Amino acid sequence: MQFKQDFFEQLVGFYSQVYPLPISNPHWLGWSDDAAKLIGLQKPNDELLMQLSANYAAPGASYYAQVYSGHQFGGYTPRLGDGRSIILGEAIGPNGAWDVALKGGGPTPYSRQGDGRAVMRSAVREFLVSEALAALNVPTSRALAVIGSDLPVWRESQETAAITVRLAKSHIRFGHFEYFFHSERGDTGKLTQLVNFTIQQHFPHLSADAAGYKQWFHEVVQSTAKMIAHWQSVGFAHGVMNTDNMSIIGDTFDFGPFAFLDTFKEGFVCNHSDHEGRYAFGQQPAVGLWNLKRLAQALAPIIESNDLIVALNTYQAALVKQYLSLMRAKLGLPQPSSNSNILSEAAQVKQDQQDLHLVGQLTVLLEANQLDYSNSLRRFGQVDPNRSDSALRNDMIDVAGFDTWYKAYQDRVGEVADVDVWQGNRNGVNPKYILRNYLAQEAIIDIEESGDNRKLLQLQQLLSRPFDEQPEMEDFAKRPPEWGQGLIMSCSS
Ligand SMILES: Nc1ncnc2c1ncn2[C@@H]1O[C@H](COP(=O)(O)OP(=O)(O)OP(=O)(O)O)[C@@H](O)[C@H]1O
Ligand SMILES: [Mg+2]
Repeated sequence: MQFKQDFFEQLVGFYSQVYPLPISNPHWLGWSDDAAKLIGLQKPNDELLMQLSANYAAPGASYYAQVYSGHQFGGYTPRLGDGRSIILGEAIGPNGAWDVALKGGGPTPYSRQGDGRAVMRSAVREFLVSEALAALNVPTSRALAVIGSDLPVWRESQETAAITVRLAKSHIRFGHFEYFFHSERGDTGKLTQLVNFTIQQHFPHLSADAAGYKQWFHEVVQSTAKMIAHWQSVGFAHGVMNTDNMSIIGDTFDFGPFAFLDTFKEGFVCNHSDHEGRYAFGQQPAVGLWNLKRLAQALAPIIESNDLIVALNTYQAALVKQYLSLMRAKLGLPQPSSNSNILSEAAQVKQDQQDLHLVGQLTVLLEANQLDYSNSLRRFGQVDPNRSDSALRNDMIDVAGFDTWYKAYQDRVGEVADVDVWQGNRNGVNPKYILRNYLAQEAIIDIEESGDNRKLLQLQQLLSRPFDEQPEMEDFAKRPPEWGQGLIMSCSS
């Protein structure tokens, strides 16, 4: 790995230097070739294992933990910071640099009561989902590897520690800006420095002046909206949308009790500690805006309030636009650009409303009929919109309700010229395989019980091609068995 150290060198006072502590008997549990390519690595080797398990120093690494704060479940915590993630620096890759972080690398000045470690089950889940989301084209941080150990750590019971090697284009969170606004109140200098750095590193097309700041915040609103639209389209529930887990570049970040929907449920809550359902699946779009408002507050000393509000007001439309684009592709509804007659603005608005309603009615049907979200969308690869019977109809209990919906759907899709091509396009955007919680759980149990990581590797391989039929893996597309339905994860990780 070849590092540069821009954050470390330019933002003194925004982090603490801290060395990771080794984990004993380190071994690769998982490695992502795709992530490795991003930073110019090929295959894993022993030396790298020793470096990434903190047993040897990595040449060129700086080792630091960043300071940030954030709103957690609606309340402000004045100081959080990387309590268990230690950054080595920005590894230079063929298409840009990626922060390399050892999540679970040991205590830092921000660990508070924590031990600085991650347990194997949570490290494995973060590894798997980072790479699975990337394969689904959802903007996300990545995972180079997950490293197991025999170091005991204590949660509800004794477990073993592991490290996820996270790659992120940025580790800057909304909470970084909140920290310098609330906790170091009045330090507009540091806030400005952080904004300038963020723009220079991640929004290089913008200038570090008033006009640039205004456009920058607008782009943060847009990318956050797009990220959440992606989540809603693939049925991903993040689980802990605290502002310290919102990346400033709109990548999905920090994987704890996340889950993909099995049975569609708008109010689905995947986080055991989320008693009020604050981060329920259907709440995510609203929470995204709430979080952006907290960011806007923190930026008010350097960006005009009116400009912040104007940008915030673009959130909903941006989210709907992205969501509609993704869902139209999934359902085979014509995209605006492919209409032979370009619609007037008013007609397009009406069309968007109708399409959104059509999509919403489908999810209502899925929920009422207790159907699996991903498998139901995958069915569109078997639907022939020219015919009145459909594969999806047979899954429904409320067939009459479905028929009403399907009629409206057929009217909207119109006559399909080449059904094979049309169905192929649906299969290209509706995954056959997703990281269902119970599948991750099975892989984790094997490692826990006998150190056997073959299921993990199999799952990783499978999810790297989520849209492809993989006939020998058919079982992995099934709905969860009874024990695996509605598995809810705790925050203790
Ligand atoms: N075992 C732990 N030891 C020390 N600090 C911890 C531990 N677990 C969580 N924290 C800290 O608690 C805060 C909130 O935790 P949260 O679960 O959002 O983040 P995380 O999963 O640890 O890390 P990240 O956001 O970097 O992915 C963060 O400051 C985090 O570093
Ligand atoms: Mg976090």
